[in-house]
Amino acid sequence: MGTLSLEDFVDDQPWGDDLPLLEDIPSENPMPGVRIQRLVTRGDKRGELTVLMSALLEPIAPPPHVYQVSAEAGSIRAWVYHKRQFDRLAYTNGDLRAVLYDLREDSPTYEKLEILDVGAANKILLTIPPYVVHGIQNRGKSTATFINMPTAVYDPKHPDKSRIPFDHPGVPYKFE
Ligand SMILES: Cc1cn([C@H]2C[C@H](O)[C@@H](COP(=O)(O)OP(=O)(O)O[C@H]3O[C@H](C)C(=O)[C@H](O)[C@H]3O)O2)c(=O)[nH]c1=O
Repeated sequence: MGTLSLEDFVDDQPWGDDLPLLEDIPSENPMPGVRIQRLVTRGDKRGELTVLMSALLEPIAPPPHVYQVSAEAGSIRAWVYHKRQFDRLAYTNGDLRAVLYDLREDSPTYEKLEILDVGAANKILLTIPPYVVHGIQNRGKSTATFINMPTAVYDPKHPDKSRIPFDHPGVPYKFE
């Protein structure tokens, strides 16, 4: 048996292409503070790799609390908003619909909706600022997952999340 030394290892090989890690997607009538960025997946015969967030391109608020949510087929998680934190949601699989409703009275998009179909066919990182109401439905036939990397920890003593039921008549969007 030969001996192995740390010198036997070779340097890593970065991707040799010019594809951006994350690319801003313009919206027709953008809600201030909402950001939609395309996630780029690269693969080889072993599988795939998708960068979900990176400070390589620009400074970012570090994510102090990162969690994965699974959504059963047909399930709905809505409506919620945050008073302090920004959500940063990465959608890479499944067939999900994210719906945003702007309830900030001083916003140019006050009472406007933004509907985004996201998941395997549209991999995105979605940033949602405080006071923008949001919800998600898994429209696919199997369980989907997504990752949230909010700008604050979930503090069980003071959760920064306010809710109404998904079928509340005050929101002009009906999940089916
Ligand atoms: C993240 C977290 C949650 N919880 C509790 C709070 C709830 O009672 C329960 C489920 O929380 P969750 O945040 O998963 O549930 P939703 O309110 O449906 O929110 C989810 O769907 C909407 C649309 C999103 O935008 C959120 O990012 C996403 O998390 O776990 C904890 O106790 N600790 C934690 O760290």
